Amino acid sequence: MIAVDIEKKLKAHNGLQMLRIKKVFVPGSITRITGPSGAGKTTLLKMIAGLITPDSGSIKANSISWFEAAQNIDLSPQQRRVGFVFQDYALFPNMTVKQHLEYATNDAEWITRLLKTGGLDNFTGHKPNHLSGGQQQRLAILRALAIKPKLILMDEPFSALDLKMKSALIKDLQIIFTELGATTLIVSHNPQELDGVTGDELEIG
Ligand SMILES: Nc1ncnc2c1ncn2[C@@H]1O[C@H](COP(=O)(O)OP(=O)(O)OP(=O)(O)O)[C@@H](O)[C@H]1O
Repeated sequence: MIAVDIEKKLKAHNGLQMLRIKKVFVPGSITRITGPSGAGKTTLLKMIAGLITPDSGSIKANSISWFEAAQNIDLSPQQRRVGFVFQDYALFPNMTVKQHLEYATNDAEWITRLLKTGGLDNFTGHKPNHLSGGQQQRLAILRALAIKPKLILMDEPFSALDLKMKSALIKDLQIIFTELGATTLIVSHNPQELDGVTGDELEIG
């Protein structure tokens, strides 16, 4: 269970705006995070991952405090071991598809399974600039899953995929999420994006 109760002053171009989030994410659930541009969706994911520090409050994973402002507890992203899919992919330009996954895990069987899931099994030697936008996005998803995380944070993870590819991938990902026993948060602008996926919703802003 991930329990988030935090506040953060967002520095927007038109002044300060307070982001307040109080929400419990049930184990194994998939939550779609919605809200207008600039509401703080990416900032929320980054605070949960340990990449941005909230101003106050707490973030707890099961009984472990990841962040506790009052006690100065703030675990590093490495300690939190979250799978993160960045909106801009954040791939390594000099690494091949396979190296991206090998960097995260040495479980060869798992790597093979992920490459197949993402339809990248024929592109293992390609670097990002020799992949299409959709392939890059799938690689970003596979890399996040490589560490077998218990919490998966995805920022607009399907924006570059066509409808057919997206629904096939979502089906396969759901199986993987269940196997991992992972809790998943997905930022998505598109209300139809996760059609057919039973899940919770958190609206921000
Ligand atoms: N570390 C930070 N500290 C304070 N404010 C921040 C920080 N990072 C980003 N912001 C501000 O927070 C606001 C929300 O940004 P964020 O990217 O979280 O929005 P979003 O809801 O994900 O938007 P979009 O849908 O356009 O991606 C922006 O005005 C941004 O400038």
